[in-house]
Amino acid sequence: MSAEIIDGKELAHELRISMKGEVLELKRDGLTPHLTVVLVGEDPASRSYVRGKQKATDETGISSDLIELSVDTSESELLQLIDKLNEDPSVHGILVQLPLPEQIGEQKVIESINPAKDVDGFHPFNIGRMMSGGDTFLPCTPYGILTMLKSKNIPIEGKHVVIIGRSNIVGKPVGQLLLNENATVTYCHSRTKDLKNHTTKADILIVAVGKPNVIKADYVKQGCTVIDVGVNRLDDGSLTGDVDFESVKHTASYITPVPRGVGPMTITMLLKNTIKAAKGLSDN
Ligand SMILES: Nc1nc(=O)c2c([nH]1)NC[C@@H]1CN(c3ccc(C(=O)N[C@@H](CCC(=O)O)C(=O)O)cc3)C=[N+]21
Repeated sequence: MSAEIIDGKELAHELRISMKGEVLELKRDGLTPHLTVVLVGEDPASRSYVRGKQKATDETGISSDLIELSVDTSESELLQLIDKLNEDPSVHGILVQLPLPEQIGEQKVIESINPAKDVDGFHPFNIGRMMSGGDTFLPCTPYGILTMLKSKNIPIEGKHVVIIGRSNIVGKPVGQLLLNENATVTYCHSRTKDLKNHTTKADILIVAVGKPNVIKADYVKQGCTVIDVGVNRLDDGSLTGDVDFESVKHTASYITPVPRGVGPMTITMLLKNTIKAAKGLSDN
């Protein structure tokens, strides 16, 4: 038996069509959602993601601009720019591409963004709101994963979700989001002992490690849903996930591929958050 593939690219496409309609209506009312992306330095991977984001905004009629700063930009220069964007009423969403050069404190930058424009959902205000279940910008990758699970009606309530990875942008928030959906959540990470003992108990396994092929079929329970968040660029230029797709697809019941899986959904949720920002985050 082979798992059903959750096609993130296809789902992203469907969602973008409906967002395009929504953007058109907002424009008729004189409101064009606008996203400003800030890119510091020349990292080729970052450049490629940023291009993907711009293509996506164009596709849905969201307006966007890219501010490119040199790799030696100081922290205070970047903070000044963010202040200016925070004050600019024509800018609804601000995304500062991560990682940043080492002279710039990432957390300081994240905390300087007006939470009402924080379409990445990385500001502590929005993280806190997510934890208490309030209206907020959900971080894009976790939000994309939740949307993929729901699109296939994969049950979450009462299910055992195992997450490998505890980053602030993927591992931690995806666990919180699925906890809000009444899952039982286990976090695994680099210091976890006997990883396999945990992963083989998962109904839903979320892998965000950043190393190719770390999860093989013997780490996965029969019928498990496997979500691969890995984006690993191989020497030949191709992109691969953290999961050994070819072996795991025979054990899992659902599996996400890389490319065409979580990545396109991440960008789609960014568009969704930008539209939400333009409409204004409610303050309850
Ligand atoms: N402030 C900030 N917000 C982010 O959301 C953010 C970030 N910084 N830094 C980097 C990571 C990574 N990320 C990806 C988004 C889309 C794809 C994606 O669409 N990938 C395509 C393939 C693209 C290709 O072939 O290059 C796919 O998986 O099918 C991948 C990775 C967002 N990130």
